[in-house]
Amino acid sequence: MTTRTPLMAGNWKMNLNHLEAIAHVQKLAFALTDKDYDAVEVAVLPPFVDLRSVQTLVDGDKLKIKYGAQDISAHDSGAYTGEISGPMLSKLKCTYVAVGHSERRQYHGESDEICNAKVKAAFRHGITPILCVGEGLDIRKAGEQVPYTLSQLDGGLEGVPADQVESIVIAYEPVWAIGTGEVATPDDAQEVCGAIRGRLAELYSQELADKVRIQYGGSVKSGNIAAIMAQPDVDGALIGGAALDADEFVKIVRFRDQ
Ligand SMILES: O=C(CO)COP(=O)(O)O
Repeated sequence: MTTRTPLMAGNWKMNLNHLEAIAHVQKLAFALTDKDYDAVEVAVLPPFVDLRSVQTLVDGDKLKIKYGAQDISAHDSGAYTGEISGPMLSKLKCTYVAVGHSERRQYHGESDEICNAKVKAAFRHGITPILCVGEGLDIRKAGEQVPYTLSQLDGGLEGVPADQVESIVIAYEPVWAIGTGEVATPDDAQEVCGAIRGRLAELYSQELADKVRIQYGGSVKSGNIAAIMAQPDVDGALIGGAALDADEFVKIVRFRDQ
């Protein structure tokens, strides 16, 4: 059996300017110990404008915390006003980039095709995509969460070779649980995360599927993380609101103590 190191990633969304980012990462650096980093991979996804400050801190103090961006352009350079490219993010030594977060899909019209191009752009530049998938409330009420989420997965991975997919991270984030305080039950999370792993086995192989980390996201807090992490196919969390509180984020990283 493959052991997958859990990945706890804080998606800061559009919060914390670069000075606040420095203060926040310093707090995390002060609190987290080698024991934490041995058990869990810890990452933050700040806004683009914070990345240089975070990189300077991480590099300068040799911190074990990883960082990445919340989005990436499908294009590598050129006339794409407002976009940030893979080469720019890899120059800043980003380890991760979120692709297809539901807020990007909803407010910026990102289709599965666009997400697929972004996944490919990330891999082209040595950045690990965290591909976000998950259903809205209407789909959940209709009981269609598994086929809906798997079709987003299929679309996002179209044409991506196995040697890349084995390092991808998939984040299952049911839209109705994001920022609402309404966390999915551990069984809800397991149902879809298990189905995602099954689909990866079908598309690629069981061996590959066993390597891929699948996160849950949506109203994760220190009080609910342990039960979610106890599910066999949940390998970490993508944390929004609770990641903005350094103490709370550290407690989530230490989910085994909760
Ligand atoms: O969207 C999320 C992380 O990407 C989840 O956000 P919350 O943890 O605030 O619900």
